[in-house]
Amino acid sequence: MPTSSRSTNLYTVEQVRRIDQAAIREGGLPGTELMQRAATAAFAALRRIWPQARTLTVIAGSGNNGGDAFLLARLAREAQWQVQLVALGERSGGDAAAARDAWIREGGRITVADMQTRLPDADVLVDGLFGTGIARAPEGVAAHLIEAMNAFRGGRLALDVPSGLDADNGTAPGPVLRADATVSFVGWKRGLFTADGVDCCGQLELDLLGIPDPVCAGIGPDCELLEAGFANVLPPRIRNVNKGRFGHVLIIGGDIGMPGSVRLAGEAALRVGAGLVSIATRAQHIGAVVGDRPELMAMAADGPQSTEAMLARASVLAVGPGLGQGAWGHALWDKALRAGLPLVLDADGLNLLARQPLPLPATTVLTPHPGEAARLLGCDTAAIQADRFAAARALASRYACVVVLKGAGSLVAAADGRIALCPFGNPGMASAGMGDVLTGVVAGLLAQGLGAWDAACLGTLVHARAGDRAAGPRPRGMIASDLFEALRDVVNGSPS
Ligand SMILES: NC(=O)C1=CN([C@@H]2O[C@H](COP(=O)(O)OP(=O)(O)OC[C@H]3O[C@@H](n4cnc5c(N)ncnc54)[C@H](O)[C@@H]3O)[C@@H](O)[C@H]2O)[C@@H](O)CC1
Ligand SMILES: [K+]
Repeated sequence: MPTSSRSTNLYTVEQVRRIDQAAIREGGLPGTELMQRAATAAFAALRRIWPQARTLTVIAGSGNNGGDAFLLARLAREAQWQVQLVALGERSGGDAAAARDAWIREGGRITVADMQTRLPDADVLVDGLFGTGIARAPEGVAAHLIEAMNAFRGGRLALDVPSGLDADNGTAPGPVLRADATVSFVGWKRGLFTADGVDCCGQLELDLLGIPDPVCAGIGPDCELLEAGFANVLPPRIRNVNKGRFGHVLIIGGDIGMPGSVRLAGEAALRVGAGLVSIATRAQHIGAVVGDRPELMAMAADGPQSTEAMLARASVLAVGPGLGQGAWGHALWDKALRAGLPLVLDADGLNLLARQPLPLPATTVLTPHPGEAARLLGCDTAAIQADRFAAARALASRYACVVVLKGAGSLVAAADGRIALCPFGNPGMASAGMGDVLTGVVAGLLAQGLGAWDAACLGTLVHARAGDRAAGPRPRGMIASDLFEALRDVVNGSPS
């Protein structure tokens, strides 16, 4: 589903380094020229974002990220801005040394930071402490500087990467800058878009530094961004159709006390265009499921025969919402997995798979949150979050299916190593039933004929975009049902 372009490519830090080196070696662009371009791009972005600003506090580390900062400081001084520069350490290495020397040669002053350093007030602060070269959690003076930057009262612009963030995985093992804006260079680093990365970058801009596409050929990308435009990939409907054309989703779950989960998944499947949706649940839940949504069908899953009759009518299964892990849930789960129909597996459907790894149908999408992913991989949640990309790939490969690893910056991974990242969604979606809605959305798209990869990518995107629409500026207190109208808008490509 994603289409490759440099603005939607996500790279590992290693891949960006290889592009830098190729630009220097084959592209005829010396490192100093790249640094100058980075500083120029960042200063232009700064002026665009803070048009009234005239005073600057610049923080420079000892690597090339600091080099970018020294050159930006020069540009600002040349433009008659008042600039104060605070550096970590007495020296800079490589190309950054020349940038530091040029700053000093032209009369620029440097305050070398210590544990007592207080950052001078200014309209905007520029963070050039650490970029992609951060090697460990910041401690001592470096940690003190990051905390001081976070307490700074003006705007905060990060160069390339907010200092303290691991740009590969989006993790922050120590203090990390919370920027208002980040201008990234050469290519998007994948960690800016997932885990802690999504809270640290603020407004994101990318500058390719004029490195031509052929220089990047054959280097990555590692991953692709799902774009808003992908929401329009479902073909427009012809008029001469009937509901049978759009599939029959069977949602299986809703053990005692949990009728809401299947009700939510069922309506979500209808709202993205599934032709028919049935719910197999506990007999006592039927009234609750169809009570205010009579378009759903609901049947008691109370024995092997009734289950088989329901499976025979379905074209896609969604198994797991509220299923429980008791004998009732396990028997249904076992029958459903052996039916071989296109399948979405979520919640207790995943927990049962972790206990008993049955082979999965050829078209299967797993939708774990990090806790479920940890159970499926036999590790802990922290290990999943430490490298979400590796975890998503490992799951897709181990279970030979497509995986949606949920959480900020949801990832979609296929068994061949392909991976896509969804940059949409909001913290209002961290609430009960949102996962059930995603399950229903993906099942509803499978029912309309999309393959596992396309349904997982489009489903993740549509779910997140609907969440953003429904939340508007009020994410707190949003509930899963609030997404239904928005799902219908997004899946029809209605402008927001
Ligand atoms: N030619 C290039 O390679 C280009 C590099 N660019 C910039 O260069 C950056 C990468 O530069 P570098 O690889 O020099 O790395 P950084 O500048 O990100 O940081 C590396 C420096 O910080 C030190 N360091 C790492 N972790 C530390 C910690 N926890 N505590 C204290 N010190 C620590 C290292 O010893 C090294 O001196 C990019 O993010 C980008 O901003 C841009 O100028 C574009 C061109
Ligand atoms: K930085």
